[in-house]
Amino acid sequence: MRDFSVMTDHPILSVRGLSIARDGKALLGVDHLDLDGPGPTIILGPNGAGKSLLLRCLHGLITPDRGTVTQGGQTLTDQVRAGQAMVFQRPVLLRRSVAGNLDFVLRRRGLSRAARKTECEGLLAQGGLEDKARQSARSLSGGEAQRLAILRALACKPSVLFLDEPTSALDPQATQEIEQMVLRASDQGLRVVMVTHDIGQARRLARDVVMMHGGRVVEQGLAAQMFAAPENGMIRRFLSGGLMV
Ligand SMILES: Nc1ncnc2c1ncn2[C@@H]1O[C@H](COP(=O)(O)OP(=O)(O)OP(=O)(O)O)[C@@H](O)[C@H]1O
Repeated sequence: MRDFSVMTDHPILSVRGLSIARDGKALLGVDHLDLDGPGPTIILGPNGAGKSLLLRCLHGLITPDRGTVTQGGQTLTDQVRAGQAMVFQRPVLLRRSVAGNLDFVLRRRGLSRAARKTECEGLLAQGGLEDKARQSARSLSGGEAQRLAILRALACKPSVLFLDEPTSALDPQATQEIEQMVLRASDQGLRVVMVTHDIGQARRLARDVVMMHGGRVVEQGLAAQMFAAPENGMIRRFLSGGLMV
């Protein structure tokens, strides 16, 4: 796995002067944001805060009206983006077996049949899906499908993994399984950037937090500090269970 923090002096991800507007309304305005350190970074905020828009810009899925995103100092060329993977709120899976979904990605990496088999088995074990290998991916439960979506992202061997509210439709047990996968991947050196509006989840996962509201970053910092002593009054209310409107 490539580690951009070691390879370059640049932050892993940098945003400068980013803005998106639609129909005359500003949706996103992020002047200056650097994501550094090992992560996981949690992008936290209420509905409509601009979290998903920011994540999509970081992954190059949306071209902003203005501004730049760089990874390790490089603009988001196809080659740089090939080192990123993204998992969405609703898992996007192919009409194939569970193993077939993984094999599709492993083939694109040009691995031999034997290497693909070994890697596929390792991934299935990592996601607790060993006994589902031959089952149709479309017949998985919501939690299993999301675990497979994450395994497929991991099969790309990315250096950065973006997750957009991957557990918002899942029950506590399935959520816990996904969170464990995310933490394991992060511990193994993968740079994780994840969107959630669930403060409990942010507390469980985050090393650092980007707090958003109204399309803007209202606070950024280490999770331990931010949760202990948020500078912003609105965030204090949000973290203590109040509504952030
Ligand atoms: N293509 C679009 N056209 C117009 N408005 C959009 C578009 N995409 C997003 N928006 C608006 O931008 C704002 C931010 O959306 P975004 O999806 O980033 O919010 P979010 O913080 O991820 O919220 P949620 O937690 O509800 O997913 C919202 O008001 C949304 O309606």
